[in-house]
Amino acid sequence: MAAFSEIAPGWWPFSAGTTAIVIAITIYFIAYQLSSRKIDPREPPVIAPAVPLVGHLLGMALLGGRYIKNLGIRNQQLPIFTLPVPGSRIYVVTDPSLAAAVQRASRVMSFNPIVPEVTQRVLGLDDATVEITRKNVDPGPGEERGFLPDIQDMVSVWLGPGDYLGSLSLDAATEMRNEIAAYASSTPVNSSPTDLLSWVRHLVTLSTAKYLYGPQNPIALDPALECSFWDFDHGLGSLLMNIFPSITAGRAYAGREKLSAALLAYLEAGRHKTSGSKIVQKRVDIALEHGWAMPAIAREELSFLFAGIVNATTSTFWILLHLYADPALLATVRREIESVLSPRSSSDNKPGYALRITDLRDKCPVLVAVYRECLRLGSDTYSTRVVKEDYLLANQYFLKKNAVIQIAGGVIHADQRIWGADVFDFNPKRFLDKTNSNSDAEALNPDTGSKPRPKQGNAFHPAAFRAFGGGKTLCPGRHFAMNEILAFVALVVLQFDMKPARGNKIDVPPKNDGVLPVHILEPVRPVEVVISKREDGFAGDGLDVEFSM
Ligand code: HEM
Repeated sequence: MAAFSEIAPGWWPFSAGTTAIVIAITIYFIAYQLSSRKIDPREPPVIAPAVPLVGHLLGMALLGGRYIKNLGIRNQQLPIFTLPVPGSRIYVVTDPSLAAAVQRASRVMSFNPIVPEVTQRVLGLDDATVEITRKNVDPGPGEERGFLPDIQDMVSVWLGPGDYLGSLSLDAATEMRNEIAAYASSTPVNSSPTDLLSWVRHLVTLSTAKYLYGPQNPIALDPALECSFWDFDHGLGSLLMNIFPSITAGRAYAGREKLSAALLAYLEAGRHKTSGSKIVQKRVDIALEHGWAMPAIAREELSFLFAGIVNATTSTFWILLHLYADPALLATVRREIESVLSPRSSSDNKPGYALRITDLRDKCPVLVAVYRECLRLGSDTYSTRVVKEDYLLANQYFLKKNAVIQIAGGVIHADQRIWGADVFDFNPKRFLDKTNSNSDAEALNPDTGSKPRPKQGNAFHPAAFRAFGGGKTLCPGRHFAMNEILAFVALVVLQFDMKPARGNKIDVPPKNDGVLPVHILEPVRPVEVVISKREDGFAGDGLDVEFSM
């Protein structure tokens, strides 16, 4: 300041301190104006960051997915808005019709150009593999196809409706039945408090690893890898930042490296060929055809294991939690499931049952409504794409080449205009057709008055339910996920009771939306319950259910 006073001319009336403040305010004002400027008059309304230039990036780094979600909720009158970031823009879409328009324009807005960079950071892929991944990511008809479109198309077709979906769903349900039976036979009645999410995690992780990679999968051979897997999952955001990941994302990095090494040993021993699922075998073949080396394929398989486990785990957790927190709802869902369970004669005279997984989907409307409501409430997912050329979205909004566009699932799922005034409450009835019943209990009860029916037709805009993303990046595992999750929930609610570990009501905490929403969000605090075998009906050392489709 002294130096400034010396050079200040005699006519300047202000002190050095005042002058510095005036300069700072002027710079802030100019930077703020620059930040709020539109590149083109038709660009979506700009929301300037409170800290010019870098404010939005800081907000995202500090508040995770909650930052953009809160901006979207505060500005819900804007169907799309622009967040200026250094050197680029992020366009945020909060309206289902515009989301559908983005999804339709897949030629100009695509996720694939970002995939090589993202997977390199998250999976630790080497440069040579990333070069392969960059090739022909979005081929037009008749053009040469790269690794990404080949593997995406295969996974979509194989997990789409058809024989393979049926057989993989049966494998998954059978593995889940076996894992749950193993738990039931090892658990004393009135056992100690259990963290519900950890319990579901354990069962889903073991069974998914088995139905995808066979009995000799890495986690079955080394159970400590289960913990490595969840370390990897919980540090994904830090791995994505990629700032000295071995230090800043230490546990996730270590977990990833241990799992990749174990998957490499699995592949090199050829265990995928002898006992892995057909879809895993096909994935490995496609990667080999495109010139991938085995260590990179092992890392890529970690991403498939991840896709298979994480969303199924957290959504199953929320479904069980909401059911056990509401005894009347639980009773209704149990009745629905029991109505599609048929007795089966078994050779050893033990009572056995047959269960068609499709009956859970088609004949248990309240169970399905609970499933969908838990996905809506738990999912703040963003569908992200890069704008490949200057484009006028819906003939109205100018989007700049190389900008990023995100469909904000968390904002759309929190929109009262779509879901009603109780948008933040758990209300599965919103996924059921209105009945002529008077009370909530009646509306959800198949034994009273008119039966609950799944909502028909276009009750909500098709792009408003965002848990599985949409358009070209719509989750290819969605049919399979529904089959396995409903089967898992059916097995649990038929066999077990759950009581709160403390107090007399099971607590349903809010979701933790302060992280990068890469999957259905976890609760802000653990939920402890006491799990016991049901005293009526279906208890025993493992329910003997044979599944069919
Ligand atoms: C309730 C369970 C699930 C939910 C909520 C879910 C949700 C999602 C979402 C939001 C995406 C990204 C969509 C986008 O970017 O727009 C996705 C991608 C994906 N999901 Fe799922 N998923 C579930 C279960 C599964 C399962 C069980 C599998 C496989 C066994 C699976 C396989 C995949 C794959 C392979 C992708 C990447 C697709 C690509 O890159 O083209 N998902 N999922």
